[in-house]
Amino acid sequence: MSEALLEIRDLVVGYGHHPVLHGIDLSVKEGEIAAIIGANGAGKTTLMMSIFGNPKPSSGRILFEGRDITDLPPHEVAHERIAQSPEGRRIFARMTVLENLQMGTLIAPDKERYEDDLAHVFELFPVLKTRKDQRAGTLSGGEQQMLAIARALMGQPRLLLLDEPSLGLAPLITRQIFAAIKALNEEGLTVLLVEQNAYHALKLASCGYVMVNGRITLSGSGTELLESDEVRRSYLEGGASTPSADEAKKGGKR
Ligand SMILES: Nc1ncnc2c1ncn2[C@@H]1O[C@H](COP(=O)(O)OP(=O)(O)OP(=O)(O)O)[C@@H](O)[C@H]1O
Repeated sequence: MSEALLEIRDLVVGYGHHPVLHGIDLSVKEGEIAAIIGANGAGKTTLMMSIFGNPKPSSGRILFEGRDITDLPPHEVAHERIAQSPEGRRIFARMTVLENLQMGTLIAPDKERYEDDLAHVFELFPVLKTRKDQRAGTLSGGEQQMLAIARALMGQPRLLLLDEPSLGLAPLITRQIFAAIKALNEEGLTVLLVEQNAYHALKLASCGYVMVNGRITLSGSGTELLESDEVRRSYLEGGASTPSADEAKKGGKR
């Protein structure tokens, strides 16, 4: 029996005959935020998607609360109370904000909690309440990201998978999104976060993994990774992940 909520063991995944992940081991403990950082094409999205069975791993195991979920179809993974906010958000553009949120409740185990859950996501992202009758496709990128996270939360997940929540967002919106993730985690939600924005992700995470070409090359606490030479050299110096001058002056506090 494992103490991890999510445990991935020696996972090999590819597309057709093209291998992408070459034996990934990682675990996410209940109540923590774990972050996977890595460059474009490292395989981060593939890992997130393979947790939902698409693409299917060719070997290795995925355990959730010690149960083997490797071969479950995507809807059954969702019923395990694993929710995702995928890369690109994939909101329903023609539906309103409220209808998108209602779609998220389909897998919620406790339907009686609907009003409370709705109030909770509106408290977390007040702009969604203001825009609840607006078509989701007309929201800004940041608002769409908030909606994607809120929709995932409406399913009452125990584990939230977030793929690049800061992608394409302005620094201020990125900070709001990361503050919301922190607040959710403080309420007890376990989060697995994939990010190119290494600085923000590792500041937030209790545990981090560096992925290079489909392999985990380094792991440790968020602080350890932020201080490691490999992370500083490859993911922090001069790149998009570097904190702004203001943040650096404030010692990186959000
Ligand atoms: N549907 C697919 N069919 C074939 N190859 C794919 C597919 N999706 C991704 N790949 C390939 O798998 C590799 C890993 O891609 P993946 O999207 O998982 O990386 P990533 O780390 O999430 O990068 P990014 O941050 O750019 O999304 C890349 O070489 C990519 O071209």
